[in-house]
Amino acid sequence: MSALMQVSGLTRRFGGLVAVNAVTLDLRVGEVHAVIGTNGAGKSTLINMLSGEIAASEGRIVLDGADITARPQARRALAGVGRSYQRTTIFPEFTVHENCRLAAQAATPRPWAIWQSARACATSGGAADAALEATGLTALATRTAGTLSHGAKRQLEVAMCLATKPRVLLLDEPLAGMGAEETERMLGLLERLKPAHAILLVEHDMDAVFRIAERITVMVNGAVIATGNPDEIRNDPQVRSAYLGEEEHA
Ligand SMILES: Nc1ncnc2c1ncn2[C@@H]1O[C@H](COP(=O)(O)OP(=O)(O)OP(=O)(O)O)[C@@H](O)[C@H]1O
Repeated sequence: MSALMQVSGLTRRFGGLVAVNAVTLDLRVGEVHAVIGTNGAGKSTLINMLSGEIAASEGRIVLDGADITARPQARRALAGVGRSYQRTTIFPEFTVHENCRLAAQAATPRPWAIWQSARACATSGGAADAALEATGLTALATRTAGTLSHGAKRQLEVAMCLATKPRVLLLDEPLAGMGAEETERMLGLLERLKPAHAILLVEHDMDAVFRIAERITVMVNGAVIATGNPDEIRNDPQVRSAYLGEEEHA
């Protein structure tokens, strides 16, 4: 199957610092492609370039055959690129369902169609329902988002991302701060989302990464030092010395 998103030679400089250095990778529907690396390796900068939050200094991002490198974030979102953040970005005073509905509305702004607001509301309400169903949050739909557990908040963030109907999911540390049970729930969710999405996962939880990812890209100082399936990465001598260090994942 051909890649839904193809990234080639993607580079970002901040002054004299090369935060991301000529990164090339593919995202395919049905696969979780994890990007791992030590703090400051350039993972968030890479996600920010893919989502359109920051511009690339060099390189190309192709989505479904179309070059989207120069497209602003809103147009990428419309084209099917969704992301979640490291920090919780929910509106704590709104309900779980309202958070999803707002995310859906923000993804399809129609400022000229004020008279269609009821219909737009029905459309975004439906997208919110579907996102809650997919993430297993339906039973919490009327809960005030701020009262959710940490794990449920992170699930809600993924639901908000899904409400925008993305084909590519860019997930920035979705397991951060989670306990064992919450981690299992999130991994179950990612497994369910896999068949219909191309997923890029930036994550520090190595056990989770090696369990869920079909492919893993390892970054050091902005550059890719290895890409492969979990077995290849586990056994790559360069990866073991540069990144996995003393940790054994055999
Ligand atoms: N806006 C910015 N201006 C200047 N330097 C930046 C900026 N954003 C990131 N950097 C630098 O780019 C490098 C890569 O940072 P980035 O946040 O992408 O790494 P990371 O792999 O996501 O790290 P972490 O795992 O800690 O989140 C770091 O040296 C960082 O200090």
